[in-house]
Amino acid sequence: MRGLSRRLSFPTLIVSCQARADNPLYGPQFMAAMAKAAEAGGAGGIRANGPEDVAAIRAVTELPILGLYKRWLEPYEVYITPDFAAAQAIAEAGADILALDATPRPRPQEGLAELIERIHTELGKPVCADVSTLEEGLWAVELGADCVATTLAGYTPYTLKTEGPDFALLRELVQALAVPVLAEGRFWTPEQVGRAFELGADAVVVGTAITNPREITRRLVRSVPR
Ligand SMILES: CC(=O)N[C@H](C=O)[C@@H](O)[C@H](O)[C@H](O)COP(=O)(O)O
Repeated sequence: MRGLSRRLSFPTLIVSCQARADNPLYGPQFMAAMAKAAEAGGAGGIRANGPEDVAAIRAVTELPILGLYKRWLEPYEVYITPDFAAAQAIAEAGADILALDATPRPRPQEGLAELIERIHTELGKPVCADVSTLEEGLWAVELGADCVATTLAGYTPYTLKTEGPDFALLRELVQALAVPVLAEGRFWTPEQVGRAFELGADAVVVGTAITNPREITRRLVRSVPR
C-alpha cells in the first residue's frame, strides 16, 4: 500500500489540528503546539491543513502527518486538496500522506485518476481519499487510493449529516474495501471512538472535539441556565 503502513501504525488515533482564519487559534505556532499536545496524549498521527501549518508541525514532531490543503476555487465545490499544485505544496512542506476530496464532483484541474497517479509517481506519497459515500470509496480505491476516510459524510449536497459520526458509512466501507479505513467527522466521545474500532476502523480522526476550544466551549455553554 505504497508505504502507508510504514507511516501509520494501526489501530491509532489521529488528531486533526486545524483552525480557520476566524478562530483565535489560527496560526502555525498554535497548530504546532496542538500537535505536540496531541503527541503527548498518545496520538499516532496528525491531520493538518496547508503548507504553513504542515511545515510548523513537521518541525516539532516525528509523527506521521496526514496533510491536506483547503482551497476554495470558485465555482468548484471540491476544496480539500483540489489539484496537484495543492498536493505538491503540502508534500513539500513535509506531509507523509496526502488527503484529498475523492468525490466525483467537478474539480479545477486534473481529474481524480490523474491526480492520484501524479501524487504517486511525482511526489511518491500515499493518498487518503476523503469520501461521503460507499461508491466514492470503491471508485477511489479502483483509482489507486491507499486508504479511505469518511471525512466528507454529511458535507456533500447528496449526503445527510448524522448527528454524530456516520457509522453506517464506516461499516459499509470496512466491509467492502481491502485498504485501511479511517473514521472521521463528528467524533466527540470515547464511546464513539471505541465503537468505530469495533466496527473495523483502522484509525479514528478527531478534530474539533480536541483542538477547537471555541466549539468545545460553545457546547458546554449550551448547558448553562439562562
Ligand atoms: C468536512 C471537512 O472539511 N472536514 C475537515 C477535514 O479536514 C475538517 O474541517 C474537520 O475538522 C476534520 O475532518 C475532523 O472532523 P471533526 O472536526 O468533526 O472531528
